[in-house]
This record gives sequence, C-alpha cells and structure tokens, in this order.
Amino acid sequence: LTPAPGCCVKKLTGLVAATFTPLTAEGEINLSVIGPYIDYLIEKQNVKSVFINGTTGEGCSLTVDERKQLAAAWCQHGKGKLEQVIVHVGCMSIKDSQELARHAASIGADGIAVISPSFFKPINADALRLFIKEVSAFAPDLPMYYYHIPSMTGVALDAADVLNGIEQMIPSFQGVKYTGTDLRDLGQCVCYSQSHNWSVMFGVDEQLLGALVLGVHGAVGSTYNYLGRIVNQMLAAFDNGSLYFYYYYLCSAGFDVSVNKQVMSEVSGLAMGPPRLPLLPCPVSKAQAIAQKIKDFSQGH
Ligand SMILES: CC(=O)N[C@@H]([C@@H](O)[C@H](O)[C@H](O)CO)[C@@H](O)CC(=O)C(=O)O
Repeated sequence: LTPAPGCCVKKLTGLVAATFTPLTAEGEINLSVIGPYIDYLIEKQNVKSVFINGTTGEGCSLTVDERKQLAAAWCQHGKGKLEQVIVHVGCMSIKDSQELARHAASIGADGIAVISPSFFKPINADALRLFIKEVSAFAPDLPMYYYHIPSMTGVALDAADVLNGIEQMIPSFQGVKYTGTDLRDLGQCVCYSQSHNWSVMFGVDEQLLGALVLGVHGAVGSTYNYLGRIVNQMLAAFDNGSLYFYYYYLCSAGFDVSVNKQVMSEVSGLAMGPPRLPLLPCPVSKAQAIAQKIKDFSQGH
C-alpha cells in the first residue's frame, strides 16, 4: 500500500528559528558554534525547530559546499534534540538547488524549502511550480516548502497561484513559508492548505499576531532566535484563548473605572487611590481576585 501523500509527515507548526550562520572573524563558517546554538534555542528560547541557510543564514552568500557543511552540522548536532531541521536549498542555478536537496535527504534533514530564482525569474506560476518540482525530484521523500519572499527575490507572483494544483506535481509538497504582507494572498494560502494538511508558516515576525488571526500554523523568523520564549507565550495565549478568556472574565466581573483603577493598584503595587465620587471604590477583594487571574495568566496557568 502506498501511503497517502502527507500522511506520515510531522506537520511543521509553532515557532521555527531562521538561524544565523556563525562565521569566524576571518569570515569562514564556524561550525563549532552550532552545538551550543542548538542548546541555547531549546533551553533558553523554547524553540525546537530551525530553518537553516535561509535569508537570516545568508544562504545565498554561501558556497554550495559551505551550505552542505552547515546542513550536516545542524542535522548531526540536532539529532534527538531538535524537532525539525528544514534546509533552505534555493540558489540561482537549479543544479545547485538539486544538489543541496539531494544532500539534505542524505543527512536526515526533516524538510527542504526553496525560493524562486531571482536573476532569471519564472515568467508565471507554472514555471515556478515546474522549478520547485524539479528540485523536489532530488529529495522526493522530503517535505518540500515553497519559500515566498518577494521583497528579496523580486518575484511577486501570488503564492496562492503557486500552490494551486502543486500537489498533483509534487506529492511531497507540504506548504509555504510566507514572508510577505499581502494578507489576501496569505489568507488564500491558508484556505488552500487546509484541505491538504499543509503548513503555512509566516515570516514577518512583527506582524505575526495579525497572521495568526488568518489561521497560519506557525512562524519562521529571525527574531525567534532571541525572542522565542516571549513569542511562544503569545502563541500559547492565542491558541488556548486565555487572552480572550481574561478579557471575558474581566468584563463579566463588572468592569468600570473603579475596578480598573483598583486592579492597577493591586497588579502594579502603585497607589492609584480610590475613584472620585460619584464613582464608588471597588471592594479590594474583588480587585485582588482579578489581579490573581492576571498573575495566573502571565505565568501561563
Ligand atoms: C526579510 C527577512 O529577513 N525576513 C525574516 C524575518 O524574520 C525578519 O528578519 C523579521 O520579520 C524582522 O523584519 C524571515 O522571514 C527570514 C527567514 O525566515 C529566513 O531567514 O529565511
């Protein structure tokens, strides 16, 4: 029995660090940093997946051989620690991308991603799909993600057009890393991906909250290298609705200036004092109960 496409794939979700490439002072790749880098991401940032050799990793400024060495080091040091190592294989020459895809499969990477070539550009979505297919053919068992980043490639085809029908050409296709601000296109990618169980990973870190509303499954970005812990808390609050639960609780507890002022006193420790008549002071016990909810919320309970 041939498994249905995507049935055995670990779905890419949550926060993924788009990693930097450590270099020595002389400008050579510094593989010795990768082991400690992985421990730092896991222990200090609670980030367990990486996207390597991408934009943040200066992938397009590295040689094919350097990219292979880096990919091998991330996979080797990440084995048993990282959940997913996604290797970006985009290059100007399809031959180089194919070689990197083949290599990624041989070292046990969890997935590959590819940008559009940007000197000779695909004329339409058909041409880009064909390019992605021919790269994927060198790693047919690895999940393939289209890396949409028009600000860097200058290829402004709608990502949703690229996705349309791609599953018929690339059985291993698993989604899109969307580094763009066109929310209509992003929303269409999310809709199309639902029926294929693909991942739409957002790549504009400063707009992540907005993209979550559209239903993206996670995010790949540079700032999660050092802000992962905080952004993970935001994702958890968004996921379980606790942020809204808190506001709901607050409103249902009878929310007015008196309550608000007393809650501020309780939470901040600053003496806001009572409200002025005709407002009546909020009972301290009520404000304390709300303050406790806020404390629980900020501690992730
Ligand atoms: C253009 C760019 O570099 N975008 C970053 C963002 O993480 C970006 O650094 C962040 O949103 C700050 O602008 C990522 O989307 C890039 C990325 O994931 C990668 O390194 O491949």
